[in-house]
Amino acid sequence: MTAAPEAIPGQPRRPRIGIMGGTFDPIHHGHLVAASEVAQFFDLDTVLFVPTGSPWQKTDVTEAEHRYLMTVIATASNPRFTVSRVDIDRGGPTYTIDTLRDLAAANPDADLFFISGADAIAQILGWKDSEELWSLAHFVAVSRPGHTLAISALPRQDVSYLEVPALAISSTDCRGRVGRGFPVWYLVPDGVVQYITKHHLYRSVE
Ligand SMILES: Nc1ncnc2c1ncn2[C@@H]1O[C@H](COP(=O)(O)OP(=O)(O)OP(=O)(O)O)[C@@H](O)[C@H]1O
Ligand SMILES: O=C(O)c1ccc[n+]([C@@H]2O[C@H](COP(=O)([O-])O)[C@@H](O)[C@H]2O)c1
Repeated sequence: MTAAPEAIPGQPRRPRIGIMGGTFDPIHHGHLVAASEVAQFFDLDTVLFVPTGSPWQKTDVTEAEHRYLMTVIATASNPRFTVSRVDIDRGGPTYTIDTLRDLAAANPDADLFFISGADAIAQILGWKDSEELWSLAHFVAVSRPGHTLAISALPRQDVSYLEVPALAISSTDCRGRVGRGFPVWYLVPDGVVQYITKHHLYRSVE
């Protein structure tokens, strides 16, 4: 586990903002536990959940406004969690380099921590402008059941690894369960179950 940036002695503590990027189609308890654990371990003041606008590596993604509203519902009860529309409102394909540039510009005095599952961080060298990402945020890779973390190729000082309680939940599985008529109670927050039902989401997913 790599150490996160420390406060400089004698200097005031800088605000610490976590950024949990995801497609959240739908948001589930795996996302929420990951964000909560990283917030606790790294003493974050807030975690911004940032739903993607158009994730360029995914197809058949649910309309952004539905994913945004489900994320708002899921995070509303936690005073340390908020939701950012930055990736939705920018338009065009969503790249983390743009997310981090926008959030760094909006929060010039803060240290940013980008939170990612083991599966996503393994792909990071294939992301747009990946060599520039490290200067904009500290990256925290959380454990995820079924995925082995391979961070040996990543810059050690810029990436931390955190073991979090294992929740074998994925959005793909949640969509498939709704499509097959199975419940998603307790996999996603109650309000998200109700939102999915109200808006007839995922009914046609096999
Ligand atoms: N159960 C989980 N435990 C830890 N991290 C997770 C878990 N589920 C998702 N993540 C992480 O949360 C971030 C956003 O994930 P995303 O919204 O793509 O969810 P997903 O469940 O992986 O979706 P899908 O199944 O549609 O690919 C990614 O960094 C991902 O690795
Ligand atoms: O910047 C990129 O090229 C890039 C490519 C794939 C994924 N990401 C980011 O990784 C996060 C998780 O994405 P996803 O598609 O697994 O939901 C989300 O914040 C995406 O914007 C970023």
